[in-house]
Amino acid sequence: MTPPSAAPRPYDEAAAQAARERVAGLATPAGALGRLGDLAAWVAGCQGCCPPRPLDDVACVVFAGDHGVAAHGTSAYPSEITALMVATLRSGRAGVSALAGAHGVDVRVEDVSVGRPSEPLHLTDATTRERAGAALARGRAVAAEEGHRDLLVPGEVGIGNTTPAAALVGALLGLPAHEVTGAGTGLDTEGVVRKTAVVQTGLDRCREVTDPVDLLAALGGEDLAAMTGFLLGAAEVRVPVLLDGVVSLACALVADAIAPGTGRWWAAGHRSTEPAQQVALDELGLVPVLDAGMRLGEGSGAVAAVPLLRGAVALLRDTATLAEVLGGTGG
Ligand SMILES: Cc1cc2ncn([C@H]3O[C@H](COP(=O)(O)O)[C@@H](O)[C@H]3O)c2cc1C
Ligand SMILES: O=C(O)c1cccnc1
Repeated sequence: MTPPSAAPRPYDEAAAQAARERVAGLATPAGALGRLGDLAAWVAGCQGCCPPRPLDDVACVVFAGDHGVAAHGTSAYPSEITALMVATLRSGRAGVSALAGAHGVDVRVEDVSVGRPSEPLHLTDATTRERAGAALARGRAVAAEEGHRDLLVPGEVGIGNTTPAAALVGALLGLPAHEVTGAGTGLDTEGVVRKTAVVQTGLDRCREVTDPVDLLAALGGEDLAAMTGFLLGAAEVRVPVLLDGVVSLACALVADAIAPGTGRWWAAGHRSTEPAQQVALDELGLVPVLDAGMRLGEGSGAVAAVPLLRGAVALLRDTATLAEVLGGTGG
């Protein structure tokens, strides 16, 4: 297994540059493709070829786990929902299943810690460093198994999981709880105050913790560690990743702290309503494809953005160049 400090395999800047030049030469006004041109160039850089291959084989891997903080008033829903949503995902009836079915995306569910909740992160470490390390390795192994894909999406279910996500973002960026804590599944004002206090207590408890794997153990939990390993592993097998909501952005920050530069392999599928997701996007310099006000999780925002990414690749592959049009060979 690759050690946690391994550098990601190289992103091909020359292929990305060739793609940008190709975009500039298409039979479209300069800049007219907007961010779709940037996205196509990113795919070219990840694949190491211009024009990039179509993104035919796409999978969303949903990491599932329970969180002890949910019993402390940090979610609008009870932990029992997690196992029910895992069953719903497996029967293909979750929100992300519907989007994935519409867009030809496969969904895989990884039950990491459902029914085996993390410890409440404001009181004690969410899990041990040993368990966090094992979960990281499991996520990496999942990415290796999915290494034949053209694109991967990290999804999650787990009632309470926006609390560890906010805490990790706060810890890694040195931000206070009130700047990273959101309503999650729909807490009222009083609930957000309670959740913010939990996050701040966790941040205070872990002020001295700087190692990213220790942070995953202290504030994250096994499911978030597995997703982090998945993001690292996807870069190692050179598969680009479309990030989703707050949990995936928190794990992305951790992954980039473990292996700086891994962020080259990610684009942002959508902007969620969680403040921690937004500050993490800014930190990683990612501009989301969609901004649809979604706050479902499950990988749904990224899966909703897959058709746009496929369209970006099609534009680069199939649009005539201006030279062809001027030379009368534009079809
Ligand atoms: C029915 C239902 C389906 C979901 N699918 C995703 N989530 C999302 O909400 C949860 C995180 O929000 P919080 O931290 O506020 O609990 C996670 O399960 C996440 O995947 C759901 C939540 C519910 C209730
Ligand atoms: O940002 C998200 O992905 C999110 C927000 C609320 C609940 N679940 C997920």
